[in-house]
Amino acid sequence: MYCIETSELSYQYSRQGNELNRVNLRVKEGSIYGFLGPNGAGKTTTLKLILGLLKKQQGQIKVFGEDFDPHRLSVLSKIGSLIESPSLYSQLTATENLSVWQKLYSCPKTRIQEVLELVGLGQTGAKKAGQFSLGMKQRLGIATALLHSPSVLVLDEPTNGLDPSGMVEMRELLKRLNKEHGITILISSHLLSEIEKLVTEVGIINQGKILFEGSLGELMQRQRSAGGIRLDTNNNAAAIERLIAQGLDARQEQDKIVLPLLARSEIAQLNRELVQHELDVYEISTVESDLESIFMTLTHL
Ligand SMILES: Nc1ncnc2c1ncn2[C@@H]1O[C@H](COP(=O)(O)OP(=O)(O)OP(=O)(O)O)[C@@H](O)[C@H]1O
Repeated sequence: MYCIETSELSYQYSRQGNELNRVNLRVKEGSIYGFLGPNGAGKTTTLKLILGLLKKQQGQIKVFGEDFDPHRLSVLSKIGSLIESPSLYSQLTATENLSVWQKLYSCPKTRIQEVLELVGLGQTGAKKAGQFSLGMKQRLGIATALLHSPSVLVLDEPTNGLDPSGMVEMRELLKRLNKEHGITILISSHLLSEIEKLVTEVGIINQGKILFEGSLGELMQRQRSAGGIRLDTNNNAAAIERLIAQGLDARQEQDKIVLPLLARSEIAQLNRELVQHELDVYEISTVESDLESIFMTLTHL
């Protein structure tokens, strides 16, 4: 069963708009799902619809197999969320902030210390939330989202604005919540590099449309096939002619020749071919396209 599933979810803020266009998301139970897209792609709109913060217009949303509309309370009891920045009382301590929510959720008082320990804020004592670093504020926001012991966390760009060490702490925390506490995580980001080390599944959205959904492994497979060979000789125009005559898809890119990825034996053969035709080979290298460039290609950035 999918923990969160949207089918053909469309949304427009105004008559002319088409902010979401038939979005199908499938978040597997137990996964960490990275929801990626550039600014304005439609990530926050999708997450707000899943959480019932925006009224659904078209399509279906299911959480643990239940429709949101008739099962609102049951669905919300299973989800914890952090959308945009956490709403905290800056004059209150972490414990005082959490006790406001603990009363609202009517969960046991002991849960406050539990969630503070979980997010690594167990020792903040009398320090007021207003004096917390951004990373600590985000973690306090996550502690609030965890108070009612949800099975899934929906987080909208929680690493936004964090410094590298804040990002590492956030990643470690989310991995721990997933591995040790079995919490499924749906996390959005506009930077693949920020969440590449964290997620197991990826959905890529641009201009309201899903461009890719699959495992990180499948995305990496695309990355490998998008890699290639770079070549430089004393006469690249003649070399390209020779390679095309051999059936290879060679082309000039800046002042080098590029080819699709080849096996090692094919690279050796290609080298022999050029040398036998009196072309001097200065460079043969493998170009690995990184995940970020796949993301950029998919979203045409
Ligand atoms: N309240 C609103 N009224 C009108 N248009 C909106 C509103 N909120 C968002 N939009 C528009 O909807 C589109 C999707 O915005 P959304 O915030 O969902 O994108 P996002 O992927 O979360 O981007 P970001 O990373 O910048 O938050 C954008 O074109 C945005 O301008």
